[in-house]
Amino acid sequence: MGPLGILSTLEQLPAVYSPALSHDGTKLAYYADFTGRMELYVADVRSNSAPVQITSGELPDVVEAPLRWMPDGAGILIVKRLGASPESSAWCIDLRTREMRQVAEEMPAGTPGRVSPEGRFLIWNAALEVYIADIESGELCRIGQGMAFMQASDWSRIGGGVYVTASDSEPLRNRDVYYVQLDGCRATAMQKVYSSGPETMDLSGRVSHDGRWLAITTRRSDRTWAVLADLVTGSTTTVTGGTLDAFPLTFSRDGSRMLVLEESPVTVRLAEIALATRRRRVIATGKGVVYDADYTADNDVVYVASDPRHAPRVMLHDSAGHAASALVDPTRDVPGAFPTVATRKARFTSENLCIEGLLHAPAERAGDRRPAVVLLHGGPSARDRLEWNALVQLIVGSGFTVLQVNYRGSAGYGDAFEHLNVRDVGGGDARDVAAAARWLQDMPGIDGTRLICVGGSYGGYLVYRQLTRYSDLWAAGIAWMGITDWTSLYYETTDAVRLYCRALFGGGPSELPQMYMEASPIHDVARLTAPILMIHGKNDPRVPVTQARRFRDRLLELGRHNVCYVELDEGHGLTARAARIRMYKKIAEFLHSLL
Ligand SMILES: CSCC[C@H](NC=O)C(=O)N[C@@H](C)C(=O)O
Repeated sequence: MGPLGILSTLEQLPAVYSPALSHDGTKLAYYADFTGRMELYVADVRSNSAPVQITSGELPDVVEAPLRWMPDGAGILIVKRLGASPESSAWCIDLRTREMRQVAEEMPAGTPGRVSPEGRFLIWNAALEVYIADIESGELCRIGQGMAFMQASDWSRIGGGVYVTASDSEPLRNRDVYYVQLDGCRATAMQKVYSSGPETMDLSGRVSHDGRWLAITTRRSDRTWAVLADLVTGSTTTVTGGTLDAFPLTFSRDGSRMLVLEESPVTVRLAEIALATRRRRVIATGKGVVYDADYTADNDVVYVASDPRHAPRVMLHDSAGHAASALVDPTRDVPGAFPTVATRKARFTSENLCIEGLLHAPAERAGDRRPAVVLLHGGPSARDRLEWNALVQLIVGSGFTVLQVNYRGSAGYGDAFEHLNVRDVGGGDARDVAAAARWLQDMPGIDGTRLICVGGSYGGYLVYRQLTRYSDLWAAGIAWMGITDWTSLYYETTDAVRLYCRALFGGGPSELPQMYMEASPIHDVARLTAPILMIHGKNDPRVPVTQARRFRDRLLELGRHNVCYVELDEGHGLTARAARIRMYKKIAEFLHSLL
């Protein structure tokens, strides 16, 4: 199938968001746009019967926050954004009558947490602030003023308070777990529950159904562990070991077992730990990425996973039969197929570093020398993993080999690797991308004269960097939401990204003007001669559209006619399906023009 076929398949591929089991583990709720609109669905997990559509057009088109079950299973809390404002309102849908009742309004930008066991209060996690909303009166109380509260994770089953992650130091490097006692939605007292030491990350998680255990994620000595706090005795124990980073998720209903995610740099798998013996069992979820999991009423496991060939699916793992079946599979009813992407890990050397990537190849044709795309993630501390990527499908389906590169600065390879880009923005990381291009040039079956550099956000920045500083390597480039000028970005972006820039550069542009200038492709724009497709969101608060407009204007002043420029009615992420498809179409057309 060519790019047009893949585009139409992508256009029809339903999106499924925020699957969540009811508190008693019998029902699965999720958002999906099977009908072309985003609606809420509920399915019975035991019978695996057809899901019931609960809403009919009442939801916003773009889901901005996960849904939450009311503890009695009679209702579901959903969040709506108020127009263009960052504020939200929370609504409860009665599953029997389908009535929607507003339960809280004018909540600051944030994410809903769990509803309290008796169904009266809702945790609301905003940036560095935690609120408790009274669902009956609509009152909203901020808890923990004077400290940076990162998030509240769950409710005590015994004391009526919440467990939170908080930081008592700047710049938030040390995080500990606290218990906050509540009277209604107001905090009355607070005590530290767990700290593994100074400058460590201890993050509060779920409470077991019987209220005895609290799951804690601890990051220290470059590793992530699952810790179990006994809320009755106050003791804590580390329950994971081995070589993989482990993230505790949730407890079985009888409190005897716990699910953990085990991460390698490019995969995430699911394991179960017997709490009494600490015996660990890996649940066969396939080679890909598991995002979330929970126990059903029958102690089977529902999990969400994807791999390069399958978009995220909700799967049911039958613990007795050790077999998995799909509860929700967006690809199941989509006519046509995606190209069979043969994916393998790739490793190459850049200076003294071993850089890992993922190589996706189209079907081979004898005597064929294929063009290739180097596809770059953002962050910069994100990473590419063995998971579903619609763009990879599109580009491979267009006849290109794709190499994703976890350049220095990517997460998953240890703290030292992740910080190698500090005070070296566009330095070593850009050399890693150039090394990736040279590695591809030496590969049999690749046409080294037709390499295209593609990426978004920080990945878009690296595209601009490559086309200006390593122009001999590239036949073309595609950048979306990319940074072209770090100095103006610093003054025009959000507070959070400004802080991030300070950490990345080691200060602001007034202290380090040369470093900010050196890192900015706008000052090298004259070196760019290859065809380029620039895409940017008009409403991007993180990397404002002026970054793209100024760069395009300079290219046009220089008489470059091979600039294709597109603005989307979007922010930093591509949340609306229509915008995503429009971007994919532009990319497919551009790539086709290079063949
Ligand atoms: C310093 S790059 C700013 C944009 C970036 N997005 C994509 O790469 C970003 O928001 N990065 C950080 C702050 C993040 O991903 O959280």
